[in-house]
Amino acid sequence: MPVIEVERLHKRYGGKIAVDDVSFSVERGEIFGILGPNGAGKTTTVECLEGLRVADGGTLSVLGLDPREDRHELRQRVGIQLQESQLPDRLRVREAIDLYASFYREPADPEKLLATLGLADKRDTAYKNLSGGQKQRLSIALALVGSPEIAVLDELTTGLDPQARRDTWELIEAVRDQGVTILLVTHFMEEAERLCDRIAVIDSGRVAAIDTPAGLVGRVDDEQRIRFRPSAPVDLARLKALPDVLKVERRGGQLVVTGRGNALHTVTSFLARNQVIAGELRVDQANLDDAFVALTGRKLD
Ligand SMILES: Nc1ncnc2c1ncn2[C@@H]1O[C@H](COP(=O)(O)OP(=O)(O)OP(=O)(O)O)[C@@H](O)[C@H]1O
Repeated sequence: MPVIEVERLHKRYGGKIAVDDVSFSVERGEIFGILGPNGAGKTTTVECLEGLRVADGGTLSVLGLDPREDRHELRQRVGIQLQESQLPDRLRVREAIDLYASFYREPADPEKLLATLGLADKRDTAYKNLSGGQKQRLSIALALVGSPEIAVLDELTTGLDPQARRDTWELIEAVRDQGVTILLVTHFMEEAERLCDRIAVIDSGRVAAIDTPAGLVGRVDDEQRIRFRPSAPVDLARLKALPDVLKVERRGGQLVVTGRGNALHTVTSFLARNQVIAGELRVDQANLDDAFVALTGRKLD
């Protein structure tokens, strides 16, 4: 049974339609991504789910409850990541954890949480003296301190350097492995592709597609380009005649084979049979970026 169900959500601010028509459902234990450009309606959607905004149309259910009617109960069971800098500068890490833990019926063990988030040696550090990555980890810790069944993370790694971003991704996977369902709002393609089990691509207040990252990529043309420098002459006509090969071009000393399906396997096996080594082998394939452009007609960023 889904833990989150959104059906035909509609939300306006005055005359401005922020969310036109959005439906999706999230299964327990999933990392579900909401991916879309700035202004697509992502934050409005999750704020309606959190009971912070009232929808103008559609139905919402979180853990079988109504986000508006059962806000207090849901607050105990859904963790929400704070946007940055919403804590007092002088508050120490452990104090922040203890303060937030006091809001919940079943708080997590603070020391265990600090250890999981790699903040154990920062427990006495004031908020203002934390690095960007540490602040981010603290905001995730605060989203998890109530032992939630669902964690809503909005712009998880915005402003982090690549290493801190990768560390955060590993952390989120570990949290999911403990059984927490994660709703992740992002406009980073790489983040969505790496972390999410399924993604709803939202554009102009509507769902353009919902699928696994691989499923989204599979919707665009599955053509691949295989480039290599052959160590010996190759019979281009025979190469061209292989199954799944569409085109063969010579570019200087390189060959470029365009194919689909199992073309890579077919071409490399052919070369091996003919004792040809494929030097500088490179394969270009469609990725989530291409899928996004195909679905929405524009690039993200
Ligand atoms: N309080 C508000 N009053 C009026 N318009 C708003 C308000 N909040 C959001 N909007 C508008 O609604 C649309 C959707 O905004 P929303 O913040 O949900 O999008 P988003 O996808 O989360 O974008 P971002 O990534 O920039 O946060 C935008 O055009 C935004 O300008």
